[in-house]
Amino acid sequence: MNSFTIIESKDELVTKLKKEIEKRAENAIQDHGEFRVGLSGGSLVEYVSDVIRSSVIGLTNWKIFFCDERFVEESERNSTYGCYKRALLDGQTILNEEQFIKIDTKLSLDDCARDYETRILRAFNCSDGQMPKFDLLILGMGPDGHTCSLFPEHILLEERRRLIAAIDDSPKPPSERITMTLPLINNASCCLFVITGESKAATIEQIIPKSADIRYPVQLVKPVRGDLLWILDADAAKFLK
Ligand SMILES: O=C1O[C@H](COP(=O)(O)O)[C@@H](O)[C@H](O)[C@H]1O
Repeated sequence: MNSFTIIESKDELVTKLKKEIEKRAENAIQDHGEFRVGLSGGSLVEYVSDVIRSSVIGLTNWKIFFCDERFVEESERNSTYGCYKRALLDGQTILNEEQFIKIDTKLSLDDCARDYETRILRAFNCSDGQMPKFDLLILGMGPDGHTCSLFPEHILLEERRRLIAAIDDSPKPPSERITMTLPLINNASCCLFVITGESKAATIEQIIPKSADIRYPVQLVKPVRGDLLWILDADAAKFLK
């Protein structure tokens, strides 16, 4: 299923996002006992945190991963885990730290990527060669069309073997990051883009409706056996007819 929604206000966005997350969480918990969700950073942290704080379904059965992460200490402003931690842990919700599968920044960048891949495989109880299938990946997009830490014209867009990779030349600071790669992303049951703000409007105009011309990493997100959903706010959608 592919779907596309334009919303008018932040409240409407949080309501729509909550509905979608709860539907996926309920189905996943019924099917395999837990909800495995990948979160992105940047502007999404606020919306996703609002949803989680609003007594969302089945929270004790969630396992939370990161679609990408900045290679910085969690106390730093730029750390995606750090942002969610400050918004959701320490008694603010019933979530606990063990539910987050996060990177280890004490390792070198490359070891950290390998270690994160191993942590994910372990969390999914994957046997040799088995690919984890996320119930939901919540993805953002930068004005340059990047998603996760997959940037335009970057060699990582061609990665076919690794599920998680390190990047040390991110054009958007910080330069060192860890990211899911396209094979892992496209194996998810659902990829949900949440895109807000005027700075994204020109890129959105070029990719929706579906364009044959592939210029942006977001266009390479095509779940093989899963759904692709888009939630845009009116600013991001302002050039769409
Ligand atoms: O650097 C990143 O950017 C993208 C987009 O962020 P936004 O603030 O423009 O919404 C984000 O999805 C990604 O997780 C993050 O690391």
